[in-house]
Amino acid sequence: MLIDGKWTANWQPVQKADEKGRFVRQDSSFRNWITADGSAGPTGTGGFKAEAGRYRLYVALICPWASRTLIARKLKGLEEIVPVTVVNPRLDDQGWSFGGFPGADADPLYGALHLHELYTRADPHVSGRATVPVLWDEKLGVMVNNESADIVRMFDTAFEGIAPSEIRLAPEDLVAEIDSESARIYRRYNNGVYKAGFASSQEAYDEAVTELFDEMARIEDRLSDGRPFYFGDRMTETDIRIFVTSIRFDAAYHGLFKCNIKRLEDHPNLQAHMLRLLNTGGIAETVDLEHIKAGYYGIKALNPLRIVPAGPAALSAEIAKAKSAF
Ligand SMILES: N[C@@H](CCC(=O)N[C@@H](CS)C(=O)NCC(=O)O)C(=O)O
Repeated sequence: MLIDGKWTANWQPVQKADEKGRFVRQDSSFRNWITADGSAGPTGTGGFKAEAGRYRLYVALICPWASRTLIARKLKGLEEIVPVTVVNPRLDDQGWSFGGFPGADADPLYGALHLHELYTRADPHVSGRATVPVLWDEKLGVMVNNESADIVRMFDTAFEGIAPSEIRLAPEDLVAEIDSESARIYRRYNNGVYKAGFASSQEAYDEAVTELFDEMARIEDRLSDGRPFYFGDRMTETDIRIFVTSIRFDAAYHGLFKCNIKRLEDHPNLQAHMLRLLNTGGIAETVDLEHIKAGYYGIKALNPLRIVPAGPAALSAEIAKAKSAF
């Protein structure tokens, strides 16, 4: 991680733990918003007007948080407007790096070797982890935002004047409910798998895995009335939030993170929901199972020899099918 702008050697892939060994994820530190007219958004400062080609999104395809920004970019038709750079899937001793792994890119802006160089370029005294996603302003050479929830929201609204879209990921009439559901789903599902995987005590693991499977049972039950999406007929942010964890579940969390009470496949409604999104609007193109598996099984603290498992074959086949159908 970075301390006062310097990369420190005592880097650990596992973020903070509390006194009981529970995994604690760091809060994001750059919170400016791109808006249609450049006015300030809900947090941070103004000056970031929506313009085609001005902003670049840095992502890791292993990362569920980065993936949801990629999905929002895709569904909102922003591929030509916000270019993307993909880092290598494995975190090494200097964090995320550029280029080398199939499907990963070199840094096109500064030839950086590691993502942390962008953080220190943005703020020479920055402290904290150099996380993805990063939304970068190429015109001013600054980091706009590194919080995926904000990025998804600004992609939903800021570019409507430039690239009008049919879909609204957080419609006005649902936004309050989306926010309260998101907080719960983040805590118990998206971050729940990490709390199980990175627990550093049996007690913390037991607590996390129980909460996780309770939450999966709850979502499974909610979808049991046949609704296609979490809130009914409309696909929203909440569905994307669920999808990014579901698509990784049997490939990474079930094995590596010890989330093995059941598989996703054993939840028919959650599985159908995952496949529905996989086959919607080109979402499959944002999914790369090789990056996901190399990234998770490359976490040395959990898998020192970094051996990547072969399966699950059925999931690979579904992803390939969805990609070729689009
Ligand atoms: N709050 C952030 C969390 C992002 C995050 O934790 N990303 C992880 C990958 S999934 C990361 O970059 N970790 C690098 C590290 O911890 O050094 C968001 O949602 O955007």
